[in-house]
Amino acid sequence: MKQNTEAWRALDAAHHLHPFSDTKGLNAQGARVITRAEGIYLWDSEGNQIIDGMAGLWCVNIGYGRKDLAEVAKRQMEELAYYNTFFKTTNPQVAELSKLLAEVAPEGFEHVFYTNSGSESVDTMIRMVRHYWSSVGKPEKKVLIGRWNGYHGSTIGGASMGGMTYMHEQGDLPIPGIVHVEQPWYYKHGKDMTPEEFGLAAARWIEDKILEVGADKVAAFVGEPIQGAGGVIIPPATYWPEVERICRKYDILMVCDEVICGFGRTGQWFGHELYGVKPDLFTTAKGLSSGYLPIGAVFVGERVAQGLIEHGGDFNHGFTYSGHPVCCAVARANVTALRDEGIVARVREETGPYMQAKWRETFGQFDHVDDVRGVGLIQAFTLVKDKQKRELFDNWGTMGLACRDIFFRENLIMRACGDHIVAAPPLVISKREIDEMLGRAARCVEEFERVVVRGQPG
Ligand SMILES: Cc1ncc(COP(=O)(O)O)c(CNc2cccc(C(=O)O)c2)c1O
Repeated sequence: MKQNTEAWRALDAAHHLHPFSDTKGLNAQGARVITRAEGIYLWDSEGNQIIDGMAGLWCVNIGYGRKDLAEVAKRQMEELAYYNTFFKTTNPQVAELSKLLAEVAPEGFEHVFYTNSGSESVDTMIRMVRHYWSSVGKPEKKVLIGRWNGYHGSTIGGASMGGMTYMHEQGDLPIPGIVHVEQPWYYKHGKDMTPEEFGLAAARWIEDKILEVGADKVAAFVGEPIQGAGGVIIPPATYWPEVERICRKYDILMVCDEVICGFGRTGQWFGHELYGVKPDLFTTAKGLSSGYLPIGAVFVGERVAQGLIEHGGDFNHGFTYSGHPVCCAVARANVTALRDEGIVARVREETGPYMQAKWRETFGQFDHVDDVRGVGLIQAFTLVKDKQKRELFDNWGTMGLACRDIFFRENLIMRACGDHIVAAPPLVISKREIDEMLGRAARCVEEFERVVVRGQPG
């Protein structure tokens, strides 16, 4: 099926509605046709080699082109392409994957529930948490607390749990019983507090909300260890331990959404481990299979698992593909490789520290870049109007997109989340590739400042 760019673009424009896209605007310029990938690189239908600084959508942790994962999928598909896990059946792959996940999870997480995506993991968590409280005799504990600018997916539940107001406006969200508090964005809200003081203050916004709603009505607090799609908002070290203390004080379940932070992104297996806290449940997807096949999983801690097993009866929830044998086989091979090839350990001990040092050295030098930050292989900086005054640009997001478009033209993928510029490359990136990526990015930011900010000739 040899086609060319124009032919594919025409078919795409005629028949494909893209996610999170203004299809009319996209069709006017034409989509970029990505045809193959290897390691950290993509190639498009014009033969351009592209550095994928975003690992797809924060998900291709193992890197592209792993023939071993393709082989696992092929063999499993030939043996058992599908069977469900409803009605008293299981399959060897989902059983073996569940054991493996219990091994890589922190102590106390022996049970997982399978989904097809991060959004479905979040929806599953919402229903599971409410069913848990009902099962243990507290059905009135239904309200879930999230954060403004948190991202938890695009389903009705996930988009409601998230705090992206531009998503709430489409579909009359959030659904009842989901409320939000301000995010722990020190650069904007820290004022004259130290990071440590701000972390405590931001956690106490949750306590204020609990008291406003009534602790006897609150089921859980839900948050990403580090907010990803919100622009890599890294809370001060004091934030999560204080959140945990508050949740325990009022008997509120604490849920971490690890869809981005999970499976080695921060150098820990799971992002909450950075902060030394223990959630009651955590949601995952993305790095679970490195995006090779769609699969998500909710890790359920002892307290909720035992509550559901002992008192929950039938949990009337699940998906046709929950525990899909081919998706589970690939996830197993992926997680085994992340562990046995030492990929997570190398992020923690070698490439993560290297990236963080180079990232700060590269972007700290620019006049309109501030709050240069990151941990492991998730990092960001914020485009600012005036660094000294810590003043952001007007029309939040306009400068971010202008800068992102320069990266894209120069065959480098990095994300603009508002005026935050973020990167999350495959975890297999080498030090040489980090140098290549940051060298290209620095030239783009230099052009952004010269042409877009100062209006000098290109
Ligand atoms: C923390 C978190 N929770 C849930 C989801 C939803 O996962 P699914 O997409 O698999 O349903 C996500 C997804 N995060 C996500 C998805 C798509 C794009 C971007 C971006 O930053 O542009 C981020 C996420 O980051």
